[in-house]
Amino acid sequence: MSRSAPRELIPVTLLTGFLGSGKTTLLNHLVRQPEMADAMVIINEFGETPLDHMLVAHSTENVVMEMSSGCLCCTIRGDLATTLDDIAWRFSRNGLRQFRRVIIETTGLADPAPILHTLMTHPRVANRYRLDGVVATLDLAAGAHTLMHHVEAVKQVAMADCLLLTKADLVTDEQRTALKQKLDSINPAAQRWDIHHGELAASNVLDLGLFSTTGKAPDVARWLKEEAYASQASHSHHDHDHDHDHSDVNRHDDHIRAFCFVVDDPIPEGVLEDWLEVLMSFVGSNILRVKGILNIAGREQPLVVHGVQHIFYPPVTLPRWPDEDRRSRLVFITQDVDRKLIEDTFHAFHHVLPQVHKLET
Ligand SMILES: Nc1nc2c(ncn2[C@@H]2O[C@H](COP(=O)(O)OP(=O)(O)OP(=O)(O)O)[C@@H](O)[C@H]2O)c(=O)[nH]1
Repeated sequence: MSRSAPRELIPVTLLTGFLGSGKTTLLNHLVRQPEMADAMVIINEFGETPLDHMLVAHSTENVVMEMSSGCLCCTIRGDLATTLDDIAWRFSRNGLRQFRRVIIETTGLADPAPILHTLMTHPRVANRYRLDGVVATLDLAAGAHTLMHHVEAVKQVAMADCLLLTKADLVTDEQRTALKQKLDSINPAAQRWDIHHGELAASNVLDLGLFSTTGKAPDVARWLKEEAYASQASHSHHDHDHDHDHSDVNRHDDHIRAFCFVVDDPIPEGVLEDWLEVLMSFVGSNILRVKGILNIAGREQPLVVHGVQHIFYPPVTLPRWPDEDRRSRLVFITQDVDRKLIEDTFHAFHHVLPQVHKLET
């Protein structure tokens, strides 16, 4: 069920964010920094004029670029796979690859999920690359309106490991606080940075995954950040019961739930597999992101899992538990799936399945 830690895979950062939210402005700053000297940047421009490409291309000499001519999230997933496959040998000298990480900038309207699926499942991609993190820009001034009217923007924010709140110079403290409260219910655990005109240290958006390029031990607490979901749970329920304007069907962000599901006792492996399989087959497309550390019955070491919608990375066995806490913890960000459904289906499997197995043997 598991494989060794994928340290040797090339880390990929997905830079997403709604139209005009500041992705290119940010990228122009990032590519000048030494941490990005060995990065390959893939820019996806949708339309005739590759403007973003020109902007970044004029700003630096140490970044190599590939252009794609369709929208990454729908028509050209195959092209992304081909590009990622090609660059590994096209940008090699004397058998040595000339880059050690990849940054993919999506179009403003991209749904990150299909792009992540390509990274996770395409045979020629998944065995060479791994997702390092999803970075999403959100315009502080226009963000509230964008989240209310564009489901793509909500998904970008919900799936992010790191949120960059741009155009901080254009908002009042009240506007900033209101948007941050909204983000608390959509994605409470993502790291957040306010940025002005794209200025940010590259180190803030690199090495966001569980496995770093520097060989450091996995920092599960930083990766999972379960406490952010715990404090959020009661808050979002309160919102749901009393504060929503139910007449406004365009409020996409109200459909997003973020919570942590905890199981005290070790989980039988069969229960876990069957539960996840059934859960994913019924509501997989509504599970935007799930990450977890699991205590599997009969195993000393913890298993970490990471999924986007119905697709999971192969689980990885960690050498040891990060601390004394041996409970299984799964954090979910879902769309129109509430915590109760997750809990009820788990408990149904947990109570029924062992008896079925007993009857079968
Ligand atoms: N005032 C202000 N303007 C900004 C800031 N960051 C970006 N902008 C401006 O916002 C506009 C859009 O920025 P881009 O970086 O092109 O945004 P983008 O996300 O790449 O846009 P698309 O490629 O169209 O999706 C540009 O005119 C930027 O100069 C900021 O912090 N403050």
